[in-house]
Amino acid sequence: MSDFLSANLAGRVLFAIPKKGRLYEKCLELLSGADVQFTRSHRLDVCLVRNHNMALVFLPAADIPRFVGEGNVHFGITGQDMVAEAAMNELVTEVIELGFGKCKLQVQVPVRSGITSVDQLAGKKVVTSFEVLAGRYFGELDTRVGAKENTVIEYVGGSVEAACALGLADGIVDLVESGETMRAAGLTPIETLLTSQAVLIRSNKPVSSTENAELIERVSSRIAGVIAAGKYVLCNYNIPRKAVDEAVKITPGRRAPTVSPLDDKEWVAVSSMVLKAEIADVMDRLQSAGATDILVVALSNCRV
Ligand SMILES: Nc1ncnc2c1ncn2[C@@H]1O[C@H](COP(=O)(O)OP(=O)(O)OP(=O)(O)O)[C@@H](O)[C@H]1O
Ligand SMILES: O=P(O)(O)OC[C@H]1O[C@H](OP(=O)(O)OP(=O)(O)O)[C@H](O)[C@@H]1O
Ligand SMILES: [Mg+2]
Repeated sequence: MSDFLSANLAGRVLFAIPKKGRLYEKCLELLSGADVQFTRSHRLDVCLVRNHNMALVFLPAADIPRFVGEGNVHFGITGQDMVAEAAMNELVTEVIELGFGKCKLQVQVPVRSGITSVDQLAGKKVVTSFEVLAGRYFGELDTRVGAKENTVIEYVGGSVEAACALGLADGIVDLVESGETMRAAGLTPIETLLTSQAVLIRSNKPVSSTENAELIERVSSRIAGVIAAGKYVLCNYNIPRKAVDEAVKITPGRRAPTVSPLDDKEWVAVSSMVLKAEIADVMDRLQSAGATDILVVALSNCRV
């Protein structure tokens, strides 16, 4: 690290971001939505934030839970799977589920192996990048089925799905999202160890100054706002006053909908936040209830 950087890091809040891979682009979007301004110099994994007393530390997603848990950085973004694999659940607090990087950690076997239950893998060989979680899972399984020999867990850093085809393993434990990689390798899932998504985590170690604790809070709540803005839309409509009670049940909002009078005494205008995933159904129901001029507005940011 340059002398300039190390001299300027002192006293700053440190925020860990995955340096590449699946979560990277989404993290940059979040930082931009939270107005965390920085310029990442080529190949440099630490950079100062221009508009806050903060620095970003770009790290492998797998290392972030330990850095946060041990208090080397104050907070960070990584996968729930990484927190569990690093056995850091007790040392970090999950602040926000971020809704991306969704996947499952599954035990997979070759379709042609005829294996249908994990019990059949006891005493055999399993290849994975999740040696802690897989080790714990198969350790318990070996005990439960009284396996003569322990299941062998072997670590590989990536391309785990190739292991069975190469004759290196009887089964694997790896992440599945669309299932495309698994199917292409002729594998099928027989058990799910956990489901995961990206999360904002913070260290359970105390923060040295009130200013820094406040900054962590502020940036976290900005990120929560960006995430909420992606989940919700604003739904505005007009409805006859006599039907407003029914309409309000359809769009209860987060706290309560805003109901405003219109020039026409028989009618009111309603404005309410609605989950994006439910908006089509909500619009159908509002229309049946007599609502007109139903407008749905995307949110670019919000604070909830
Ligand atoms: N296919 C996927 N779909 C959704 N989320 C995923 C997927 N693969 C991984 N993730 C999530 O992203 C996190 C980081 O995985 P990623 O693959 O980006 O890291 P990596 O394997 O260290 O990097 P790379 O694959 O570039 O070598 C995982 O811990 C998991 O939470
Ligand atoms: O179900 P899918 O949508 O196919 O995604 C699953 C794949 O994604 C991840 O691999 P990645 O691309 O990160 O490569 P890696 O194995 O080198 O980490 C994961 O390890 C699986 O291989
Ligand atoms: Mg990967």
